[in-house]
Amino acid sequence: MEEKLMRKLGSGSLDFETYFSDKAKSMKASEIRELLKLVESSDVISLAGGLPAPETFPVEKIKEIAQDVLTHHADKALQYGTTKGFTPLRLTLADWMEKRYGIPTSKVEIMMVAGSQQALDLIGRTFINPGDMVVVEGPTYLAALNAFKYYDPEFISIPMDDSGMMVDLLEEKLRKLNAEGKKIKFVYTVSTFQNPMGVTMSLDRRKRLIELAREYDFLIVEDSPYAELRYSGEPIPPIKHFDDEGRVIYLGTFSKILAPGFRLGWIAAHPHFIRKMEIAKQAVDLCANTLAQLIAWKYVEEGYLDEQIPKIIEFYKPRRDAMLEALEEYMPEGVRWTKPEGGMFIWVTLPEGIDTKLMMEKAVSKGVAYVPGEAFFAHRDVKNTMRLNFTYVPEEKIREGVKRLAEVIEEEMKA
Ligand SMILES: Cc1ncc(COP(=O)(O)O)c(CN)c1O
Ligand SMILES: O=C(O)/C=C/CC(=O)O
Repeated sequence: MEEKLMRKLGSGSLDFETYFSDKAKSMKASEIRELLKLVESSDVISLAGGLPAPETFPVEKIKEIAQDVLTHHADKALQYGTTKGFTPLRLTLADWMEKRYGIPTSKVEIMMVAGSQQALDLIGRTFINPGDMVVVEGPTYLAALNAFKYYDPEFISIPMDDSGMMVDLLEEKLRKLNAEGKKIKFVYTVSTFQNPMGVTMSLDRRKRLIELAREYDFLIVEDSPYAELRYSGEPIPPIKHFDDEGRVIYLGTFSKILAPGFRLGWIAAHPHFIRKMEIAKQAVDLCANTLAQLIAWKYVEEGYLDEQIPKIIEFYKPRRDAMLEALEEYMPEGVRWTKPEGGMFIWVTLPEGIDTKLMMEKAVSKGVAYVPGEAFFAHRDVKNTMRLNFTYVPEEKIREGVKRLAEVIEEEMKA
């Protein structure tokens, strides 16, 4: 659409690039967002975007609650709200987090945001000075890298294994930096069912990380959109549960447990940190969507969220199983993948020397799409990986998509 309009308007008399700020000129498009446009055509089986299945959206319940909200609370639901968010929702969420994660309501304040993606930008705006050292997982959520990049940090990428961030390697790095009189600002982790690997940081590593945070005086940003989507294994408390001082800034979202179209997430952190991010948000968007907040408030308060989560799990587990079975059946020797206990993603590692970004065009021509792994690394230095999503397409399409992908990989390995 925009390409057509751009062609129609031509370059015209303006030299558009000259008007952009230096920061705007350095911005890079999100591979995930761009891919969503590319694979809109129906004959491509998209294993790319981390999209919740529309079948899990509680449409009738949302209709019913919206009707009630607009009948009894229209004056609030359609009006500007406070920047921190609708207070009954914030209190309900604090109780919900205490009940589910053992995070005392006395220890945190909640601020509502326009999706946890906005929280990532507010964190960059509030905590990152140019040159600050920010530790991220290698690989990590690429849109977090894009959000933080705008504030010019120095990224330190710590490798991952099947138990999450390799905290012992982080400790080695902290010791070296400390010897040079240097400190890191914060560690960013997707602690449970990580995006893009699907793996979960072990309990021991969570405890060690919070100890290191105290010892080397840094903050932890715990981004947790997937914690509720557990298909097997036992739940592990969030890192925030072990935080006695207020060092952990926890991010939650309704995107995977209600609907991403609400554009509604929350930050749970020490009131001192919330206050500064509230001031930052006042300059960004004044307040989160108030109608969405009142609907979400009723949805949580009246117990519908707790009822819906098991249904979402029941819907996604067979899709995760179907992808793991198909990978086992079709992938050639030498290809490895994670076996996540929850979340939305499986991470595939191909033999060294294969560039999955270059392979993408062939894959799409064969009718399957994935997200090349390069953009999930802060230094874009790993080329032979890819992320697969299993929540969006039905099992039979997952099997067919993995089969097509395996044929592309087999050809690539022979080339
Ligand atoms: C790790 C992570 N953080 C943040 C987000 C953004 O979520 P939201 O829809 O709440 O903005 C996502 C979405 N996929 C994510 O995977
Ligand atoms: O696939 C992802 O990780 C993110 C999904 C949200 C988006 O559509 O950008």
